Amino acid sequence: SHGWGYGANNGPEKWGEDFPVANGPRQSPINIVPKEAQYDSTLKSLKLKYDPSNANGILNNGHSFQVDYEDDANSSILTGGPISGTYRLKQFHFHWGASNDRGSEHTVNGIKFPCELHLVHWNTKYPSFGEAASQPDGLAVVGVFLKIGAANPRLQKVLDAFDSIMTKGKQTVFANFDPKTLLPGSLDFWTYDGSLTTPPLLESVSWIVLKEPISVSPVQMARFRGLFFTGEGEAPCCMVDNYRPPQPLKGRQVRASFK
Ligand SMILES: NS(=O)(=O)c1c(F)cccc1F
Ligand SMILES: [Zn+2]
Repeated sequence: SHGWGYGANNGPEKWGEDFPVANGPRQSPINIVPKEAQYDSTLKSLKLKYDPSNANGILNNGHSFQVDYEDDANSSILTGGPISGTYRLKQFHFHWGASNDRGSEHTVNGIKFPCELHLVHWNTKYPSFGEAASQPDGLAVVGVFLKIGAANPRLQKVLDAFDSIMTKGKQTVFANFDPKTLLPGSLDFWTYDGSLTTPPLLESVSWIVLKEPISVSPVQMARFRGLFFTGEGEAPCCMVDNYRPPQPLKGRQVRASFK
């Protein structure tokens, strides 16, 4: 049977057939309307403490590519912001478009960015990522928009690994990388209760979307689009447009950490 993906026959409009939560009350992503976000002075500042040596490998999983982190200790963690307790970094990955006019999952006033970075963390009150992913307060994902501009030197090491992970299932060592270097200068954020943006679409994510984007050049974006959804030896299908469009807000509140 064909698994989920981003094509006409297995894409976001079809996910509800296998994953009915796709039409649930707290689905992600959403369109963020800054003027409708409520400033919340009780939100703490985001605290991200990452140990570069926790970086393990980089993998093409057939939907995106992800950099996986060692998560058997509290050495790469997220605290503060809207969350209570300590959340461990599990992986980061990206979503992007076939052209620079689309690719992000969250949008701001209906504006799509060409790419969006997700740093996925799980609540250490649960024994594992898998356990946490099924809990309403199990995950916290930091989303960062990428906008077209000057080449971003911080992305270079990630881009340089692409030749080793061109097709689905390929992975390679990826050591000594601090994802903090991918963050913008300001940690101002919007936050709301949501879900995974890929199947199984579990409604377990506290979303923390940074207001300030980081830059990516057209040449760098073209390199993302050189990856393949498909495995070696299959008819090649470029890894592009691997984003879910915004979902209904269904009465949820979006809070802002800034005025
Ligand atoms: N896109 S997302 O950040 O919601 C996400 C996760 F959090 C976890 C696994 C896959 C995935 F895609
Ligand atoms: Zn994601």
